[in-house]
Amino acid sequence: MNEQQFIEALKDKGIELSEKQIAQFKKYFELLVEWNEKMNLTAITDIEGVYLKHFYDSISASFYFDFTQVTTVCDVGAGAGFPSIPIKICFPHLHVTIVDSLNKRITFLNHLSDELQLEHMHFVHARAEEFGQNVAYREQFDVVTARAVARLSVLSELCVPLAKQGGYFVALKAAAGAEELKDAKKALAIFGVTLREEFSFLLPVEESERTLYIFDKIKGTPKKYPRKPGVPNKTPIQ
Ligand SMILES: C[S@@+](CC[C@H](N)C(=O)[O-])C[C@H]1O[C@@H](n2cnc3c(N)ncnc32)[C@H](O)[C@@H]1O
Repeated sequence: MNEQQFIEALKDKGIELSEKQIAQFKKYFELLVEWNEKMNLTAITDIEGVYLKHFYDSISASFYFDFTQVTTVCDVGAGAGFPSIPIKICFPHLHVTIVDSLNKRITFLNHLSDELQLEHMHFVHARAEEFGQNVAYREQFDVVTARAVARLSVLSELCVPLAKQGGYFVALKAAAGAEELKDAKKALAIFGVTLREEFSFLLPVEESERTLYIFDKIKGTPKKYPRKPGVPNKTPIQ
């Protein structure tokens, strides 16, 4: 997916990027490739791969979960910033906290955030399970995200304690994992979240499978979650 296809694909999903946002993605790509020569940030370094498998893939969560309806996001194990930085570029009102256990990635993210002039960003070098025990962060976030960090059973422990009561945990996965979900059922219940919805779809161009799990942390009757208007039930979206 080249830059123009990326811009068009987002436009089709109702996200119209400004010149500033287009420039932020361009700079993000440049810094990712430049810093990747000094430290291991990603195996994907070609421009089309980065725009598709990192930028577009990260933003695809917002095709289902409406980020305009939330304010605080915690991204656990964001690595080089995925999914939260592409989401933040598209939805600048968000206050984003990133926690990662590798300090060199936090160094990169701090630099990236300065260069892209992102506001309301907070970077923490910590293991999420310890970070989640800190009363300043426990149950503080509207939504907690994670992509390619661990199995759902482990993610329940890492991510769910950070979501506020009435908040959400959104997991971006490569493919639907009925087995993984079954394994995680007990842990998810212990940590107090319920699977609200699951969306399977194909990434454009190369058509690889993706699954988005949306869990809510709600005691009693579930309330309406910020579902993106117009999204049909469990229908593959391309
Ligand atoms: C495979 S990378 C994925 C990075 C990014 N989410 C993505 O999709 O490209 C996993 C990241 O999670 C971080 N990580 C793994 N376990 C963690 C933990 N318990 N707490 C915080 N970060 C963790 C690693 O340092 C690494 O940056």
